[in-house]
Amino acid sequence: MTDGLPTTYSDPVHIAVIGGTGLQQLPGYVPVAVLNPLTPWGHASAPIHILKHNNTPIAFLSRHGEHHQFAPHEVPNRANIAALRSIGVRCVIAFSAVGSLREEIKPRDFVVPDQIIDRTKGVRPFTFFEKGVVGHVGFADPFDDKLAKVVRECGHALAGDGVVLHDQGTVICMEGPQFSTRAESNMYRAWGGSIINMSALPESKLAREAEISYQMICMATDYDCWHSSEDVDVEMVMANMGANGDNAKRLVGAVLDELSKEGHEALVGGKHWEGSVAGMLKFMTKEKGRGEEGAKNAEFLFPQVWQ
Ligand SMILES: CSC[C@H]1O[C@H](OP(=O)(O)O)[C@H](O)[C@@H]1O
Ligand SMILES: Nc1ncnc2[nH]cnc12
Repeated sequence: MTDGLPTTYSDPVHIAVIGGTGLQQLPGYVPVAVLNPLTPWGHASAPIHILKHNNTPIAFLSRHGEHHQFAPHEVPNRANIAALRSIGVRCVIAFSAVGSLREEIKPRDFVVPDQIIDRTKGVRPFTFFEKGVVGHVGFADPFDDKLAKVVRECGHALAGDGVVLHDQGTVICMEGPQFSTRAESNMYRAWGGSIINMSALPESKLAREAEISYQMICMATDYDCWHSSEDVDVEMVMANMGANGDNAKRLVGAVLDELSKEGHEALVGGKHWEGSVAGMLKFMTKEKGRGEEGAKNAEFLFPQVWQ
């Protein structure tokens, strides 16, 4: 037992929310269990809280840990995604605090991005497939369009509550943990970047490798440094996140409301990704060349993969 709650949950949990900076919990939900599965990549960044929403179980995971102790490059992304998959998750709504690279994306606005530019530096483990198991997944559209549609509709329905939501955007995922220089910030604008964070990658790549439907919801917490002579700082990010936290929770709540309705079972069950990766793994590396450790790791994600 953790906090007096059961540490097992017998039913599969299909939907998860990954909370980012300023969204370390989802208050107002009834927790029914706390899970901490061990994966081949270690434990997730925090115990996974199972919450009940309209009778649908939802998993909540705090990306930077319960106390925000993991820097962006230290987040155990493989353990996070593998742990979620192991409890049944096939659909992830990932929340992120971002800097704005566009005048029209104002601090406290929400963005449902549709593209990513990778500016991480290769220091984060970025794939499940290695050690004698080779796998290549398509990543042309890094987010899930079907899930994005639901998020966009929910966001627009909250316009009366002061939720401003931009339907598209390219997120620049930088390494950090330091913020950008002004030259970099201007370069990202010239590249067509809309917003910037430090966590879209490899989280979204790993979700794709794990056949999980994944959409990030971003909230602008600042104009990145291209905008003024002022520097971005953490106080600014946290202040805007705090001030607009209610809207963030309202938006997440509306998305969960919608996803837990009848008619979305195939989407939240990730049916449109099912078999896409496991099938490819099986024929990619021939059995003779398959590494024992890599094969066992892949089996953790896809238990029947080699049968
Ligand atoms: C505290 S500012 C930088 C930090 O905020 C964002 O976190 P998250 O994406 O988890 O909400 C950004 O990606 C950086 O990690
Ligand atoms: N300006 C910024 N750059 C990178 N990550 C951020 N997260 C929030 N604001 C950010």
